[in-house]
Amino acid sequence: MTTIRVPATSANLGPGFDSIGIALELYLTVTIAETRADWLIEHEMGADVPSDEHNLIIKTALALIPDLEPHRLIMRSEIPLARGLGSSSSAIIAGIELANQLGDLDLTQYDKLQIAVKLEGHPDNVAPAIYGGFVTATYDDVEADAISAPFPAARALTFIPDAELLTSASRAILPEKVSLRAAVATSSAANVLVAAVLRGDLELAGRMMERDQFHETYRETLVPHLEQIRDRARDAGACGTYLSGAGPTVISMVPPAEAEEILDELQQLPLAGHWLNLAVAPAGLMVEA
Ligand SMILES: Nc1ncnc2c1ncn2[C@@H]1O[C@H](COP(=O)(O)OP(=O)(O)O)[C@@H](O)[C@H]1O
Ligand SMILES: N[C@@H](CCOP(=O)(O)O)C(=O)O
Repeated sequence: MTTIRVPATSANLGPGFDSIGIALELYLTVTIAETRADWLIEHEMGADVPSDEHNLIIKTALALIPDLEPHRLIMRSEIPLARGLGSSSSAIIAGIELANQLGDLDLTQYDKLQIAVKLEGHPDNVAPAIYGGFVTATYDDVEADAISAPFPAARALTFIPDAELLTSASRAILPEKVSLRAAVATSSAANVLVAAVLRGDLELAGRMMERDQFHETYRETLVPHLEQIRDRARDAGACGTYLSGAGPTVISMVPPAEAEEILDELQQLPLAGHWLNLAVAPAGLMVEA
């Protein structure tokens, strides 16, 4: 049986709003079983996640090939829903790959990115889910381009709140316009962040992660724990702390040797949620026969 495996993602990394993201070592897997009369996707993600053709994975596949032959699918996911760790982008990428496998479409990574970005609207979570590692990407409503590179040795200390926050709700709070001053400050920080990552300079990249004025400023009211974690993480020796994707998850990037000590310190914060100590996933979408 063929299994499709897609990593979680963490988009934005502070100033890289809608253009920078990383893949993380938490996975969605979808195994393609036998054909049947109607679509069935078996999973343990609760009643809110459809088990028929209304499931996002199958809907995505059917958007590519409307008469795709129904199958039984088995889905397992370590990616929490609506937490800013790319659950919807992983489902979209899995759906595109499902159509690719069943329909013999022979899609390239570039083709998959073009389809995914049209469905998701921005490339910073779908691109790392396809390519893995650290990804910079751009989309002008016509074409998306993305480039992937290795991320410096680091651990992503990840706080996942108990409460969900839908990406649509977290985007609705953003303004139509930002000032030129804020745009220059933020885009220049994003440029330095990219250069620092390419040079393997986690300390500088981390400092740049805290220089966003495109989205975190406006989302603060939805995620009051961001500042709390950032302050404590800074004191404990983290390189940088940012809102993962549209939130509410918050990630502190730390040197591997200090990860356990910093995590112990962060876990003292009285917050409703749990912590994970994650690695950046060097590979994106994979298919195992
Ligand atoms: N594996 C999945 N199967 C079906 N639907 C999914 C899956 N993962 C995510 N979704 C859908 O995507 C929604 C979350 O998307 P979104 O608000 O963009 O949050 P996230 O930051 O997790 O991507 C879920 O409420 C669900 O409707
Ligand atoms: N740039 C987007 C990223 C959304 O990522 P998600 O993982 O939360 O879906 C945004 O900040 O809205």
